[in-house]
Amino acid sequence: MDSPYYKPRDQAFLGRNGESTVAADSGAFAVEKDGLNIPLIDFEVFHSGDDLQRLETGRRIVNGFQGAGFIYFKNIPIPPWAVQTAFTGSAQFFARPQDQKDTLAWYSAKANRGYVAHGREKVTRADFAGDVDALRKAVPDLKESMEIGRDDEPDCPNMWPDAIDDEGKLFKSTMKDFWNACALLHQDIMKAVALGLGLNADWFDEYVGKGDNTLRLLHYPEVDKSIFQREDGQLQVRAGEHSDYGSLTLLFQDSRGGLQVLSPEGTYVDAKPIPGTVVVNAGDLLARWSNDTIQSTKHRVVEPPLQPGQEDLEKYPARYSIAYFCNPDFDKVIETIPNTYKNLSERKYPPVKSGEYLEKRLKETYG
Ligand SMILES: O=C(O)CCC(=O)C(=O)O
Ligand SMILES: [Fe+2]
Repeated sequence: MDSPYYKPRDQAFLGRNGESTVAADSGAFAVEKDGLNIPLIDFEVFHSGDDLQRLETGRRIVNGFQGAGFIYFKNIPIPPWAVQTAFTGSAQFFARPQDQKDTLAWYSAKANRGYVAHGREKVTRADFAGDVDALRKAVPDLKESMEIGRDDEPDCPNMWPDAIDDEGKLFKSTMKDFWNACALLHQDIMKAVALGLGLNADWFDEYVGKGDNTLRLLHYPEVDKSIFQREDGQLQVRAGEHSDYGSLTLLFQDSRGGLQVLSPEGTYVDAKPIPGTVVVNAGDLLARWSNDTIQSTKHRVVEPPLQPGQEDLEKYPARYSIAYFCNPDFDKVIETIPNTYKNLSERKYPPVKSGEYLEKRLKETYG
Protein backbone atom coordinates (compact mmCIF):
# COMPACT_ATOMS: atom_id res chain seq x y z
CA MET A 1 0.00 0.00 0.00
CA ASP A 2 1.32 3.44 -0.77
CA SER A 3 -0.04 6.93 -1.22
CA PRO A 4 1.22 10.19 -2.72
CA TYR A 5 -0.26 11.75 0.41
CA TYR A 6 2.16 9.97 2.78
CA LYS A 7 5.60 11.49 2.95
CA PRO A 8 7.58 10.42 5.98
CA ARG A 9 10.78 12.35 6.48
CA ASP A 10 13.46 9.72 6.43
CA GLN A 11 17.19 9.14 6.26
CA ALA A 12 17.58 12.37 4.31
CA PHE A 13 17.08 14.13 7.61
CA LEU A 14 19.97 12.40 9.34
CA GLY A 15 22.99 14.60 9.83
CA ARG A 16 26.30 14.12 8.11
CA ASN A 17 27.49 11.52 10.58
CA GLY A 18 24.17 9.77 10.67
CA GLU A 19 23.11 11.44 13.90
CA SER A 20 19.53 12.62 14.15
CA THR A 21 18.89 16.28 13.48
CA VAL A 22 15.43 16.09 14.94
CA ALA A 23 14.72 18.30 17.90
CA ALA A 24 13.58 16.57 21.06
CA ASP A 25 9.86 16.66 21.66
CA SER A 26 8.97 19.52 23.98
CA GLY A 27 6.64 17.32 26.01
CA ALA A 28 3.80 19.82 25.75
CA PHE A 29 0.11 19.23 26.37
CA ALA A 30 -2.58 20.33 23.93
CA VAL A 31 -5.31 20.23 26.56
CA GLU A 32 -4.95 20.38 30.36
CA LYS A 33 -8.18 20.76 32.27
CA ASP A 34 -10.12 18.95 34.99
CA GLY A 35 -7.56 16.14 35.12
CA LEU A 36 -7.70 15.59 31.35
CA ASN A 37 -4.15 15.96 30.04
CA ILE A 38 -3.97 15.40 26.29
CA PRO A 39 -0.36 15.34 25.07
CA LEU A 40 0.82 17.08 21.92
CA ILE A 41 3.35 14.70 20.37
CA ASP A 42 5.75 15.41 17.53
CA PHE A 43 5.44 12.34 15.31
CA GLU A 44 8.44 13.28 13.22
CA VAL A 45 10.62 12.27 16.15
CA PHE A 46 9.27 8.76 15.74
CA HIS A 47 10.19 8.68 12.05
CA SER A 48 13.51 10.45 12.07
CA GLY A 49 14.76 10.29 15.62
CA ASP A 50 17.40 7.93 16.93
CA ASP A 51 16.49 4.70 18.74
CA LEU A 52 16.17 6.39 22.10
CA GLN A 53 13.97 9.19 20.74
CA ARG A 54 11.76 6.60 19.04
CA LEU A 55 11.42 4.67 22.27
CA GLU A 56 10.63 7.83 24.23
CA THR A 57 8.01 8.82 21.67
CA GLY A 58 6.46 5.36 21.90
CA ARG A 59 6.32 5.62 25.67
CA ARG A 60 4.73 9.07 25.52
CA ILE A 61 2.15 7.75 23.08
CA VAL A 62 1.29 4.81 25.31
CA ASN A 63 1.10 7.13 28.34
CA GLY A 64 -1.26 9.39 26.40
CA PHE A 65 -3.57 6.53 25.48
CA GLN A 66 -3.45 5.12 29.00
CA GLY A 67 -4.14 8.50 30.59
CA ALA A 68 -6.41 10.67 28.45
CA GLY A 69 -7.14 8.13 25.70
CA PHE A 70 -6.55 11.06 23.32
CA ILE A 71 -3.39 12.49 21.75
CA TYR A 72 -2.71 15.41 19.39
CA PHE A 73 0.01 14.61 16.84
CA LYS A 74 1.92 17.25 14.91
CA ASN A 75 4.34 16.77 12.02
CA ILE A 76 2.61 13.65 10.77
CA PRO A 77 3.70 12.34 7.35
CA ILE A 78 0.39 13.42 5.76
CA PRO A 79 1.18 16.98 4.64
CA PRO A 80 -1.33 19.80 5.29
CA TRP A 81 -2.07 20.19 1.57
CA ALA A 82 -3.19 16.56 1.40
CA VAL A 83 -5.55 17.03 4.36
CA GLN A 84 -6.87 20.21 2.72
CA THR A 85 -7.47 18.36 -0.55
CA ALA A 86 -9.53 15.77 1.32
CA PHE A 87 -11.57 18.50 3.06
CA THR A 88 -12.25 20.22 -0.25
CA GLY A 89 -13.42 16.94 -1.81
CA SER A 90 -15.63 16.31 1.19
CA ALA A 91 -17.30 19.75 1.04
CA GLN A 92 -17.91 19.34 -2.70
CA PHE A 93 -19.48 15.95 -2.11
CA PHE A 94 -21.89 17.14 0.58
CA ALA A 95 -22.88 20.11 -1.59
CA ARG A 96 -24.39 17.69 -4.14
CA PRO A 97 -28.19 17.53 -4.45
CA GLN A 98 -29.80 15.27 -1.87
CA ASP A 99 -31.19 12.87 -4.50
CA GLN A 100 -27.68 12.24 -5.86
CA LYS A 101 -26.35 11.50 -2.40
CA ASP A 102 -29.32 9.21 -1.73
CA THR A 103 -28.36 7.00 -4.69
CA LEU A 104 -25.10 6.29 -2.84
CA ALA A 105 -26.76 5.26 0.45
CA TRP A 106 -25.14 3.16 3.17
CA TYR A 107 -26.47 -0.36 2.72
CA SER A 108 -25.33 -2.77 5.47
CA ALA A 109 -23.49 -2.98 8.77
CA LYS A 110 -21.24 -5.66 7.32
CA ALA A 111 -20.04 -3.40 4.52
CA ASN A 112 -20.40 -0.09 6.40
CA ARG A 113 -19.95 1.91 3.24
CA GLY A 114 -21.98 4.69 1.66
CA TYR A 115 -23.79 7.91 2.41
CA VAL A 116 -25.57 8.29 5.75
CA ALA A 117 -28.27 10.97 5.76
CA HIS A 118 -29.19 13.18 8.68
CA GLY A 119 -30.60 11.33 11.64
CA ARG A 120 -29.96 7.80 10.40
CA GLU A 121 -27.12 7.04 12.76
CA LYS A 122 -27.66 7.89 16.38
CA VAL A 123 -24.28 7.66 17.98
CA THR A 124 -24.64 6.76 21.53
CA ARG A 125 -23.00 5.88 24.74
CA ALA A 126 -25.02 2.67 24.63
CA ASP A 127 -23.50 -0.78 24.79
CA PHE A 128 -26.81 -2.56 24.30
CA ALA A 129 -29.34 -2.45 21.54
CA GLY A 130 -32.05 -1.46 24.02
CA ASP A 131 -30.29 1.73 24.97
CA VAL A 132 -29.82 2.62 21.33
CA ASP A 133 -33.57 2.42 20.79
CA ALA A 134 -34.16 4.83 23.66
CA LEU A 135 -31.67 7.26 22.22
CA ARG A 136 -33.11 6.95 18.75
CA LYS A 137 -36.31 8.47 20.14
CA ALA A 138 -34.34 11.29 21.70
CA VAL A 139 -32.59 14.06 19.84
CA PRO A 140 -31.15 13.22 16.43
CA ASP A 141 -27.57 14.06 15.65
CA LEU A 142 -27.31 16.98 13.27
CA LYS A 143 -24.98 15.55 10.71
CA GLU A 144 -24.52 13.61 7.49
CA SER A 145 -21.59 11.38 6.61
CA MET A 146 -19.94 9.34 3.87
CA GLU A 147 -18.31 6.04 4.86
CA ILE A 148 -15.52 4.62 2.71
CA GLY A 149 -13.88 1.23 3.25
CA ARG A 150 -11.13 -0.82 1.61
CA ASP A 151 -11.66 -0.66 -2.11
CA ASP A 152 -10.70 -4.25 -2.91
CA GLU A 153 -13.74 -6.15 -1.67
CA PRO A 154 -16.19 -6.88 -4.50
CA ASP A 155 -18.89 -8.05 -2.04
CA CYS A 156 -18.77 -4.74 -0.19
CA PRO A 157 -18.34 -2.05 -2.83
CA ASN A 158 -17.72 1.56 -1.94
CA MET A 159 -20.45 3.92 -3.09
CA TRP A 160 -18.32 6.16 -5.29
CA PRO A 161 -19.92 9.04 -7.19
CA ASP A 162 -17.53 8.41 -10.10
CA ALA A 163 -20.30 7.49 -12.54
CA ILE A 164 -22.08 10.82 -11.91
CA ASP A 165 -19.49 13.27 -13.25
CA ASP A 166 -15.78 14.20 -13.38
CA GLU A 167 -15.92 15.73 -9.93
CA GLY A 168 -17.08 12.32 -8.72
CA LYS A 169 -14.09 10.66 -10.40
CA LEU A 170 -11.74 13.12 -8.72
CA PHE A 171 -13.46 12.47 -5.39
CA LYS A 172 -12.76 8.76 -5.78
CA SER A 173 -9.05 9.17 -6.49
CA THR A 174 -8.57 11.81 -3.77
CA MET A 175 -10.28 9.70 -1.14
CA LYS A 176 -8.43 6.53 -2.13
CA ASP A 177 -5.10 8.34 -1.75
CA PHE A 178 -6.17 9.85 1.56
CA TRP A 179 -7.50 6.49 2.75
CA ASN A 180 -4.15 4.80 2.04
CA ALA A 181 -2.21 7.59 3.73
CA CYS A 182 -4.32 7.15 6.86
CA ALA A 183 -3.82 3.37 6.76
CA LEU A 184 -0.05 3.92 6.69
CA LEU A 185 -0.26 6.37 9.59
CA HIS A 186 -2.24 3.80 11.58
CA GLN A 187 0.46 1.18 10.94
CA ASP A 188 3.15 3.61 12.06
CA ILE A 189 1.34 4.67 15.22
CA MET A 190 0.86 1.01 16.15
CA LYS A 191 4.62 0.50 15.75
CA ALA A 192 5.14 3.32 18.23
CA VAL A 193 2.56 1.80 20.60
CA ALA A 194 4.39 -1.55 20.40
CA LEU A 195 7.70 0.09 21.33
CA GLY A 196 6.04 2.03 24.12
CA LEU A 197 4.64 -1.22 25.54
CA GLY A 198 8.08 -2.81 25.52
CA LEU A 199 7.35 -5.03 22.50
CA ASN A 200 9.14 -5.24 19.18
CA ALA A 201 8.16 -2.38 16.87
CA ASP A 202 6.65 -4.88 14.41
CA TRP A 203 4.45 -6.62 17.01
CA PHE A 204 1.16 -5.28 15.55
CA ASP A 205 2.21 -5.59 11.90
CA GLU A 206 0.38 -8.88 11.35
CA TYR A 207 -2.83 -7.26 12.66
CA VAL A 208 -2.88 -4.13 10.53
CA GLY A 209 -1.62 -5.19 7.10
CA LYS A 210 -4.98 -5.42 5.32
CA GLY A 211 -6.46 -2.24 6.69
CA ASP A 212 -10.07 -3.06 7.52
CA ASN A 213 -10.59 0.61 8.28
CA THR A 214 -13.29 3.16 7.54
CA LEU A 215 -12.83 6.70 6.32
CA ARG A 216 -15.78 8.81 7.45
CA LEU A 217 -16.32 12.25 5.98
CA LEU A 218 -18.54 14.27 8.28
CA HIS A 219 -20.63 17.35 7.62
CA TYR A 220 -22.45 19.13 10.42
CA PRO A 221 -24.59 21.53 8.41
CA GLU A 222 -25.27 25.15 9.15
CA VAL A 223 -28.21 25.31 11.57
CA ASP A 224 -30.63 27.89 12.90
CA LYS A 225 -29.58 29.20 16.27
CA SER A 226 -32.98 28.23 17.67
CA ILE A 227 -32.21 24.52 17.22
CA PHE A 228 -29.79 24.66 20.09
CA GLN A 229 -32.35 26.27 22.42
CA ARG A 230 -34.70 23.35 22.95
CA GLU A 231 -37.82 23.98 25.02
CA ASP A 232 -37.60 20.57 26.68
CA GLY A 233 -34.19 21.55 28.06
CA GLN A 234 -32.44 18.61 26.36
CA LEU A 235 -29.01 19.50 25.15
CA GLN A 236 -29.05 19.33 21.36
CA VAL A 237 -25.64 18.14 20.30
CA ARG A 238 -24.10 17.76 16.89
CA ALA A 239 -22.90 14.24 17.72
CA GLY A 240 -23.96 12.54 20.94
CA GLU A 241 -21.69 11.19 23.65
CA HIS A 242 -20.01 7.96 22.57
CA SER A 243 -16.78 6.05 22.48
CA ASP A 244 -15.37 4.72 19.22
CA TYR A 245 -15.50 0.99 18.54
CA GLY A 246 -12.23 0.02 16.89
CA SER A 247 -8.57 0.37 17.76
CA LEU A 248 -7.66 3.95 16.87
CA THR A 249 -9.48 6.91 15.35
CA LEU A 250 -7.58 9.58 13.43
CA LEU A 251 -9.60 12.79 13.56
CA PHE A 252 -8.98 15.78 11.33
CA GLN A 253 -11.07 18.80 12.35
CA ASP A 254 -11.63 22.11 10.65
CA SER A 255 -11.20 25.36 12.58
CA ARG A 256 -14.81 25.49 13.79
CA GLY A 257 -14.39 23.54 17.06
CA GLY A 258 -17.00 21.70 19.07
CA LEU A 259 -15.27 18.41 19.89
CA GLN A 260 -15.35 17.73 23.60
CA VAL A 261 -13.73 14.94 25.61
CA LEU A 262 -14.96 13.56 28.94
CA SER A 263 -12.54 14.36 31.77
CA PRO A 264 -11.84 12.12 34.79
CA GLU A 265 -13.91 14.62 36.79
CA GLY A 266 -16.95 13.95 34.62
CA THR A 267 -16.91 17.30 32.83
CA TYR A 268 -16.73 17.82 29.07
CA VAL A 269 -13.55 19.62 28.06
CA ASP A 270 -13.03 21.32 24.67
CA ALA A 271 -10.54 19.53 22.40
CA LYS A 272 -9.83 22.71 20.47
CA PRO A 273 -8.70 22.54 16.85
CA ILE A 274 -4.95 23.11 16.51
CA PRO A 275 -3.90 23.77 12.91
CA GLY A 276 -1.56 21.15 11.50
CA THR A 277 -2.46 18.48 14.05
CA VAL A 278 -4.49 15.29 13.99
CA VAL A 279 -6.34 14.13 17.09
CA VAL A 280 -5.97 10.40 17.67
CA ASN A 281 -8.07 8.51 20.19
CA ALA A 282 -8.17 4.91 21.29
CA GLY A 283 -11.35 2.91 20.74
CA ASP A 284 -13.14 0.18 22.65
CA LEU A 285 -11.43 -2.71 20.90
CA LEU A 286 -7.96 -1.38 21.71
CA ALA A 287 -9.04 -0.84 25.33
CA ARG A 288 -10.21 -4.45 25.45
CA TRP A 289 -7.08 -5.70 23.64
CA SER A 290 -4.92 -3.89 26.23
CA ASN A 291 -6.82 -5.36 29.17
CA ASP A 292 -8.31 -1.90 29.83
CA THR A 293 -4.88 -0.35 30.41
CA ILE A 294 -5.61 1.94 27.44
CA GLN A 295 -8.66 4.21 27.73
CA SER A 296 -11.43 4.49 25.17
CA THR A 297 -12.62 7.89 26.33
CA LYS A 298 -16.09 9.24 25.65
CA HIS A 299 -16.44 12.31 23.50
CA ARG A 300 -19.11 14.33 21.69
CA VAL A 301 -19.54 17.28 19.36
CA VAL A 302 -21.44 20.35 20.53
CA GLU A 303 -22.11 23.72 19.00
CA PRO A 304 -19.05 25.85 19.83
CA PRO A 305 -19.56 29.41 21.05
CA LEU A 306 -19.67 31.96 18.26
CA GLN A 307 -16.47 33.87 17.62
CA PRO A 308 -16.33 37.56 18.57
CA GLY A 309 -18.21 39.50 15.90
CA GLN A 310 -20.45 36.53 15.01
CA GLU A 311 -23.03 37.14 17.77
CA ASP A 312 -25.63 38.54 15.37
CA LEU A 313 -25.58 35.58 13.00
CA GLU A 314 -28.97 33.90 12.52
CA LYS A 315 -27.32 30.57 11.90
CA TYR A 316 -24.42 28.62 13.32
CA PRO A 317 -21.86 27.95 10.57
CA ALA A 318 -21.27 24.43 9.26
CA ARG A 319 -18.52 22.18 10.52
CA TYR A 320 -16.58 19.53 8.60
CA SER A 321 -14.42 16.81 10.05
CA ILE A 322 -12.81 13.65 8.75
CA ALA A 323 -12.54 10.60 10.98
CA TYR A 324 -10.55 7.53 10.00
CA PHE A 325 -11.57 4.53 12.09
CA CYS A 326 -8.78 1.98 12.31
CA ASN A 327 -9.41 -1.63 13.19
CA PRO A 328 -7.34 -4.75 13.53
CA ASP A 329 -7.79 -6.83 10.36
CA PHE A 330 -11.22 -8.43 10.59
CA ASP A 331 -9.95 -12.01 10.34
CA LYS A 332 -7.63 -11.59 13.32
CA VAL A 333 -8.35 -12.97 16.76
CA ILE A 334 -7.80 -10.31 19.40
CA GLU A 335 -6.23 -11.74 22.53
CA THR A 336 -4.88 -9.62 25.37
CA ILE A 337 -1.63 -7.88 24.35
CA PRO A 338 1.49 -9.07 26.22
CA ASN A 339 2.83 -6.63 28.82
CA THR A 340 -0.67 -5.40 29.65
CA TYR A 341 -1.11 -8.00 32.43
CA LYS A 342 1.20 -9.79 34.87
CA ASN A 343 -0.50 -13.13 35.41
CA LEU A 344 -2.74 -14.99 32.98
CA SER A 345 -5.53 -14.80 35.55
CA GLU A 346 -5.56 -10.99 35.22
CA ARG A 347 -6.77 -11.14 31.64
CA LYS A 348 -10.29 -9.71 31.67
CA TYR A 349 -11.62 -10.69 28.25
CA PRO A 350 -11.85 -13.87 26.18
CA PRO A 351 -10.46 -13.75 22.64
CA VAL A 352 -12.74 -12.16 20.05
CA LYS A 353 -12.53 -11.93 16.29
CA SER A 354 -12.03 -8.31 15.25
CA GLY A 355 -14.61 -8.35 12.43
CA GLU A 356 -17.29 -10.03 14.50
CA TYR A 357 -16.83 -7.55 17.34
CA LEU A 358 -17.07 -4.55 15.01
CA GLU A 359 -20.04 -5.83 13.05
CA LYS A 360 -21.99 -6.43 16.25
CA ARG A 361 -21.29 -2.89 17.45
CA LEU A 362 -22.31 -1.38 14.10
CA LYS A 363 -25.55 -3.39 13.94
CA GLU A 364 -26.50 -2.04 17.34
CA THR A 365 -25.91 1.51 16.17
CA TYR A 366 -27.78 1.47 12.88
CA GLY A 367 -30.41 -1.14 13.78
O1 LIG B 1 -16.61 15.20 14.18
C1 LIG B 1 -15.91 15.02 15.17
O2 LIG B 1 -15.09 15.86 15.56
C2 LIG B 1 -15.99 13.76 15.97
C3 LIG B 1 -16.67 12.64 15.26
C4 LIG B 1 -16.68 11.40 16.06
O3 LIG B 1 -16.35 11.37 17.21
C5 LIG B 1 -17.09 10.13 15.42
O4 LIG B 1 -17.58 10.18 14.28
O5 LIG B 1 -16.91 9.07 16.04
FE1 LIG C 1 -16.03 9.36 17.87
